[in-house]
Order: sequence, then C-alpha cells, then structure tokens
Amino acid sequence: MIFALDEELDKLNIDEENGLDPLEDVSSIESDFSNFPQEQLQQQQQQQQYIQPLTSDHLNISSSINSMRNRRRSSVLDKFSILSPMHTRRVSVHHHNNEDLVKPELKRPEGVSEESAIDDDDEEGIVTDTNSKKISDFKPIRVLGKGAYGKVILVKDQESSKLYAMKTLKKAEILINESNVINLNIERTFAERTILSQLEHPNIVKLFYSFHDQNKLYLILQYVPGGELFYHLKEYGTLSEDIVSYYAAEISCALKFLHDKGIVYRDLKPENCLLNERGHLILTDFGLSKKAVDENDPNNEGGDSNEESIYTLHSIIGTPEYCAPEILQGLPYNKNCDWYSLGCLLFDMLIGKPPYTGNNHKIILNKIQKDKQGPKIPFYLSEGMKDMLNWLLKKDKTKRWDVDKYWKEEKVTTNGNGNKGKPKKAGKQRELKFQSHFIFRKINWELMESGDLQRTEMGPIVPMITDWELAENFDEEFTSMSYEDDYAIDIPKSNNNNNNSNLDGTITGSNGTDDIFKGFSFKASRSYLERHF
Ligand SMILES: Nc1ncnc2c1ncn2[C@@H]1O[C@H](COP(=O)(O)OP(=O)(O)OP(=O)(O)O)[C@@H](O)[C@H]1O
Repeated sequence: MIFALDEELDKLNIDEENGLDPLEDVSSIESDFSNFPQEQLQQQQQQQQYIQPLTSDHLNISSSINSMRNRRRSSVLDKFSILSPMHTRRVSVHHHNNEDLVKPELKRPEGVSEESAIDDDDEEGIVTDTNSKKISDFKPIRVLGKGAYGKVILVKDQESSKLYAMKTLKKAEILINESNVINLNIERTFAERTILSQLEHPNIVKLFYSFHDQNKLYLILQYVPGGELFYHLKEYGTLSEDIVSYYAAEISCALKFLHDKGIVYRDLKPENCLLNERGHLILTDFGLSKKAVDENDPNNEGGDSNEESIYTLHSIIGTPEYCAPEILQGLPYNKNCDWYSLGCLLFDMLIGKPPYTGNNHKIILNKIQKDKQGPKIPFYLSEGMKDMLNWLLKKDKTKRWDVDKYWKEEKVTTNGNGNKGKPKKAGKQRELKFQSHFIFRKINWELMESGDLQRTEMGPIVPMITDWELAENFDEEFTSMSYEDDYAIDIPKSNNNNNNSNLDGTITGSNGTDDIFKGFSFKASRSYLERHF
C-alpha cells in the first residue's frame, strides 16, 4: 500500500492529548559547537575510544511509546490526488478496468546491460541470465520480513551451507498495477539490483547474486541477523543520546558514500536500518534509491531527458513521516533530502516518534507548514542534540545543513595567515563541519570511515543471537509466516505450448513483457565473495 500510514500513529501524540508539552521550540538554537576544545575532545576520544556496549542505563525504556510503535511500510510511489504541482510525475489514483488498461511500452531501465558484475577482473564476475544461481540452490529456513512485492526469506546455500537473506519480488505484482506505474516499478526493481551490485560499504547491505525465474525475481543478500532497528526501538522505546549519535555517524557514513556516487537513498526509516551481529547498522532496501545524472559531469552529454539530475529529482517517493518537505510538496529536490530524513530518524530514536505524524502525506505537510518555527524538540535533550536536529530538520532546503559539502575538516586546517581554520556560520548556511559536531565527540571517524571500527569493535546494541537460523531478532509476525508461496520452485512450461517461458525463466512472447527482466541476473566477483565470507 502506498503511503498508507497507520492511523495508530496519530495516537502517538500522547503529549498533546494529555495536555502535556515536554517539547520546546528550539528553532532559535543555532549554537556553534565549533568552539568545543579540540584537545579535550581528542583526549576524551582516546580514553573512551568508542561508545561502550549497551547497559540498561543507556536505554530510556518508554513502554507507553514502544507499545504504540507501528510499522510504516511500504514506502513506494505516492499517488498524489490532490497535490499535483509542477515537475511532479503524476501517478493516477483511480483503478482501471482491464479493458481500459492501456499497456505501456515496457522497457528495461537505461544503463542495465544483460550482463553485469562488481568487477570485471575475474571471469566469475560476469554472468548471463542462464548461468547464475537458481532458486533450488537455496534451502528456505524462515521468513524475515515482507515488502510490497514479496517476502524476504532466510535461506541456506545447499552447497556451502552459508546463510543469506533472499528477497523475492513477484513479477505479477510488479506488472499488474496501474498502467502508468508499471515502468516505475520495473525501474525500482532494477535500481535496487543495479545500485547494490555496484556498492561495497561496511554499513550497506551486500548483494551476492540475483536471478529470476518464470514468476519471481530474487536478490540474494547478506543476512543481517540483528534485525531491524525498528524491532529494537519497539522493544526499548527510545535510545540514549550516545547510542543515537553512534548510529547517526554510521548512517551518515553510508549516506555520504552513496551521495559521492551520485545516489540518493530516499527511504531512510527504522525499518530499513538493520543491525549486524556486531551491533553495527546496515542500510537495506534500495528499491527507492536513485542514481541520477550529475549535471557537472563533463562526460554527461545530456542523455535521456527522462533521467533526473542528482541536483533536481522530482519523483514523489519515500515514507511521508521521514520525507523532506520539498518532496511532499512535489518540488524539485536533491541529495539534501536524505539529511532531513536523518533528522527525522534521530528524532524518532530519541523521542519515540518522527517529528510529524499523520494518516497521509497531506496531514504531515500541513503540520510542517503550520510549524513556522520548525518541529518542537523536547527540553530534556542536550543542547548539542537540539542543535543537530535543528540544522537537519530545516524545512527550507537552502538553509538546511549541507552535510555533503561540510562533511569533515580537511587535513590542512591553516589559512593563509597561518591561523587555525575556524568553522564559521556565514549567512544562513551552516559551515561547521558535520564530523566536528559536539554530538560526535566520541566517534573515531577515521576508523569508522575506513570500516576498521565496524570490523574490530562492537556497536552500542549487540543483538542476542544464540543460533543464526532462529532469526530471534525478527518480529514473530514475519518469522511465523509461511514461505511456500514465495519459495515455490517454478517449473518452466515448455516452449512449444505458446506459454512464453524459456528454460532460464525469462519470459518471451506476445504478452508485452518480452525480455523485460532479462539482464536482472548477477553474480558478485569471486574476490568480492571471498572478501565477505
Ligand atoms: N539482508 C537482510 N537481512 C535480514 N533481514 C532483511 C534483509 N533485507 C531485508 N530484511 C527484512 O525484510 C524486510 C523487508 O525488506 P525490504 O525493506 O528490502 O523489502 P521491500 O519490499 O523493499 O519493503 P517495502 O515495501 O517496505 O519498501 C526488512 O524490513 C527486514 O526486516
């Protein structure tokens, strides 16, 4: 369901309902933490190298909040019936009869070849649709989660006994939709496989294989056994500032990495943040991510006019409670929207709900617009945290912290006069370097950015795992589900009965989907597989 928000979310406005207002307006807080003594920071960092593993003191148990926390899925394209501003890709809201359905011209997204791999330096890196893995290579164990187009199942490689998370997507669900959404669905499906096949980052889920058969598409992903951050938030209610700062740093590293590659993530929310066995945060679900054209790239010769620039994306997409206001308004946006979503996620972790909630995007947008001074932030948060939230949650994107630009202090910090370069605020844009912010005083950015920290240290919440196959950190709502429907091995129908299927599962024929999913299969290079297992 698209932008379908649980009505229960409104009930989370417990403070308003009870006449209590623990929130204060801190929009005027623009304190500059650049003056925090650096030596003291470094000393602190050395002493307390990383944040200590979780103790009960770290957790602000809030049963009233956690009992009401509701899952917000699925985040797909919004169907804007009322708002239809300029630059908005309009998506129809009414249902068609089959006869009325105008079959769109289906096309594989630009840039997706029939063969692909992470490296081409070893021959295993290149696969075609016919020699990739197949469903029968994996034994299903249990369901881990459920998305818009299928389930995510914990599977075991029959040959190696390694565990993976297998994301299944039903072709019919992708294709049987309102006609003008189909191409966007296909684009979304390919985007996830293409983007993930090109990434390698310690805080981003790894894709090892992808393939398809007659009815489904499969992504064989790294199994992240610690479950969703959502699951842990549901358990604990809210988290301490130390823990939140740690996750903020890990998510920021992943977002910055994506942005540097021209990718906007667009779907940051606790359901898409998983914890690995060491308690580090792993971003998953790249179905809404977009690799956009860099207008400044001299190699970009204009290209397809349908391509959206990284500087100006228009699709209305995401989960409204974590969406930047410009997206909700249907205005052009850029990678800066991910930093607003980070603000919403931090707010949620600290307070128990995102800054604005409501039954639909319009209610949320109204609330954002009504709140001239920005969201109300509780008085009990530290000044540093208030400052961070305030700068990320600026509704005017031109005033929002441009984290990509002001990411970190360059190595040489002296200006022409030999004075130490001092971060400053100029006009309305914040020029303080993100990594130097007070809330990150305990983070060793160098280790984190290199991935060494994730390899050698535990994160702040180390999930309880007695047996990886039990998937103990996943909601029973999912683990108790049947996987029969999503795992069924398709027996391709023979070619001479006009049923449009080939032995490799690709569809050919006159059903309008000719070869549309061809090129979906992928196998990571041998070196990549060896590095991660
Ligand atoms: N690599 C993984 N390891 C463990 N669990 C996973 C993994 N990937 C996904 N999951 C689980 O499955 C759930 C659904 O996965 P995902 O968000 O990728 O599906 P989706 O179809 O894109 O969902 P949505 O429709 O909500 O966007 C996740 O929230 C998570 O609980």
